[in-house]
Amino acid sequence: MNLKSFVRDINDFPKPGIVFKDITPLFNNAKALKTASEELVKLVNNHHVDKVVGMESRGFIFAPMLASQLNAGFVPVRKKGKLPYDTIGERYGLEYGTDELEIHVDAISPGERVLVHDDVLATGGTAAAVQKLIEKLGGEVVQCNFLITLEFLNGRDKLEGLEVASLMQY
Ligand SMILES: O=P(O)(O)OC[C@H]1O[C@H](OP(=O)(O)OP(=O)(O)O)[C@H](O)[C@@H]1O
Ligand SMILES: Nc1ncnc2[nH]cnc12
Repeated sequence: MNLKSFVRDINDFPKPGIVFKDITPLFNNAKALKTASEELVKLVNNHHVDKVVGMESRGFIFAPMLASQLNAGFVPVRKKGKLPYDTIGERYGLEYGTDELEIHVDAISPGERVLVHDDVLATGGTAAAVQKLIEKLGGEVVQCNFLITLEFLNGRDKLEGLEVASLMQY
């Protein structure tokens, strides 16, 4: 199945000059949704995973499914001010702005093996910030797992030494 046929380009969203990869057609199609879910699980290979971290908000769509399939827990990383318990935070820049992400202080225990999942790797700012949060809590990132990597934005350079896997590359 050609999953790329379910991704559409939206010009000048959310800001002029950005070509936004809209993945809602992939979610909308039952077969594409199932195929993408199965293929994302296969990408993880033989890694043992204790926790799957998903980033708000599009990372939340597949991360809990991955966690369930891998017999791991799910950890939400959210934008500043949204998590109710004690948090640590990290400011970061992304393709079209800056923001701050937070994680609960007790979400990951030292030594836990963590899979990071998000829909898109663009400049890598978001994923690098999440790596920092996980490592501050003593976790080890075993793979950064994406639906899409925008290779021309060189996001992999910000994730040096980490395994990066994706279903679709542009
Ligand atoms: O590699 P980067 O340049 O950091 O960009 C990638 C991030 O940008 C998007 O999130 P966004 O902050 O737009 O949030 P959303 O998921 O709530 O739309 C996307 O879902 C990734 O998290
Ligand atoms: N071009 C893009 N399309 C979709 N999500 C993104 N996140 C950052 N850049 C993006």
